[in-house]
Amino acid sequence: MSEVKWQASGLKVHEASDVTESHLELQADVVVVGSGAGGAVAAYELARKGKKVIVLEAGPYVPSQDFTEKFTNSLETLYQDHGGQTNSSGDLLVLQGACVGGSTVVNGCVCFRTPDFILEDWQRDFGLDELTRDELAPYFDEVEKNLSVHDNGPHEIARHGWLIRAGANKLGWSVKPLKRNIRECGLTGHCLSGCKTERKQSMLVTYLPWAVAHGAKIYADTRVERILAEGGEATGVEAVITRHDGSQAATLRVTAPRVVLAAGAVQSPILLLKSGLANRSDMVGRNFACHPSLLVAARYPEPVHPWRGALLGVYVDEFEHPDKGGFVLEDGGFGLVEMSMLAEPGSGAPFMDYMANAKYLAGLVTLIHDHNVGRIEWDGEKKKIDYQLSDMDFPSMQRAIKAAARLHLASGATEVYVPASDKRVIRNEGDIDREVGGLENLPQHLRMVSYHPQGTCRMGADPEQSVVKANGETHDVRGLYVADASLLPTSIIVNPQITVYALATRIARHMA
Ligand SMILES: Cc1cc2nc3c(=O)[nH]c(=O)nc-3n(C[C@H](O)[C@H](O)[C@H](O)COP(=O)(O)OP(=O)(O)OC[C@H]3O[C@@H](n4cnc5c(N)ncnc54)[C@H](O)[C@@H]3O)c2cc1C
Repeated sequence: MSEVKWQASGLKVHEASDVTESHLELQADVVVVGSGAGGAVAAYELARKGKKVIVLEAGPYVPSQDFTEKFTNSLETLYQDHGGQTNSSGDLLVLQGACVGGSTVVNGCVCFRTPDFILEDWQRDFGLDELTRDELAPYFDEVEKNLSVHDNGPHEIARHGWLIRAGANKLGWSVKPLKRNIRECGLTGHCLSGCKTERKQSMLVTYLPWAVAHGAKIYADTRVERILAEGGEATGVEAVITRHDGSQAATLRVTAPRVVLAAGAVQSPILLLKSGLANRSDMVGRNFACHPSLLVAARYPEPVHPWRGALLGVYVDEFEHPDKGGFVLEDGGFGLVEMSMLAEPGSGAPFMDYMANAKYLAGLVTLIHDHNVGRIEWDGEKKKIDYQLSDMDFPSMQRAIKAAARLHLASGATEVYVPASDKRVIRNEGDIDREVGGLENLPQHLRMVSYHPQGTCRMGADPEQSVVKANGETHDVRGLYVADASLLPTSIIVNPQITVYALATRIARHMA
């Protein structure tokens, strides 16, 4: 086998430290706001068609060789609000990347196409007749090829994955290897801290360098504050460039007849609200969904070493369709920091015992098909993520926890920890209904994380009920497009990056 040497490649990016003037004026055919999944793909697709593209990214440029593989450091440097972004009641951590490459730099590499039944809902309920399986298939094919998406091979399934697979087989539940966008995975399990060896095919090492090769310019440390429009047409953006010590380096204005908003499902609606644009429907910021997920950890009799091997190996899709439960379970590795943040084994002595026996733990991540009940608001100074798990969704959360507990027990676990604020440990089948059935849908009761905010600039045919048309252009402002996870009219149950890449490709092709 040939020896492959991996070396961090570097990217040409304008940073605050390069700025010498206090105000910059730039011109482009297209200005792209945000350099994550949607922004990077749109930038590349438009640049390769000869458009002059400028990408503005609020976060810093962190080259891969500076990734530390320490989750606490990564939260500080690569994540929105240094990893502290929560809903207003503080029981949902909303994780998003905030760096060049956006959330794709820190994501878990799991890849799913949008399920067919979700596309059918979108056609039926939102008039998105164009977004059929056949229409989207070529876009999915293309992004999957570009990003080396493949089924995990046996070596990419860590010990926790094999345990879970065996348990699912015992229960007769459908279990499959996850697909991931990674080349020759180093099996370090540090995906959420950024991939130091650039094997993860994030935007940082794929579409962004490809866009730059076609002439796109990327500005890091550059937060867009306002989108500009005149006479119903987009005309550009205003931004502020900020040094890493927090001081302002410069203001920036980009004049462009096309604006692609791809700042993610929290920031994109905030920018529209701040700019007073595209909100005739009053839908901007509404319909926030987020796949609130739980880490259900369990203790096994033999060491599992959940931090060893690839982060995510297999998943159970037995209950994916809403008629069967509306949730999926993904086997997930985790390090000590994630373990202490996401699971809830109690405090004091039980917590010390849990952490002291960390090598015996394995985790299951639950994802549910939540309703779009949340709202992003801007009060003139700060954002508010108004989201509570709804009573409509609580039963599917309970079903997901019960299934995770059953699966852990079938896989050989001796104790399953319910991530609730009162200590709940399941030791046998008989405990499941009592412990999970006894949960209440109260603020602060469950320790939830969202990796997948969505839905706040909803796509749809009806301008009274949606913000954006199926081609990505806002109903109200010509030349103003949205190309990120805020487009998704409903939550999609599964991890959304491939959906965002495919939609952004389609939108950019229509624009070009
Ligand atoms: C920890 C984690 C794990 C995940 N794991 C998976 C996974 O395994 N599989 C999967 O499919 N999905 C996963 N996701 C989700 C996936 O990465 C996102 O759904 C996807 O990246 C969303 O794309 P986006 O373009 O909407 O936003 P992002 O990729 O988040 O990009 C938005 C960018 O816009 C920038 N921005 C924000 N405001 C401004 C502004 N005002 N001006 C300029 N720039 C701005 C942000 O800094 C950010 O870089 C994960 C996410 C996280 C956080």
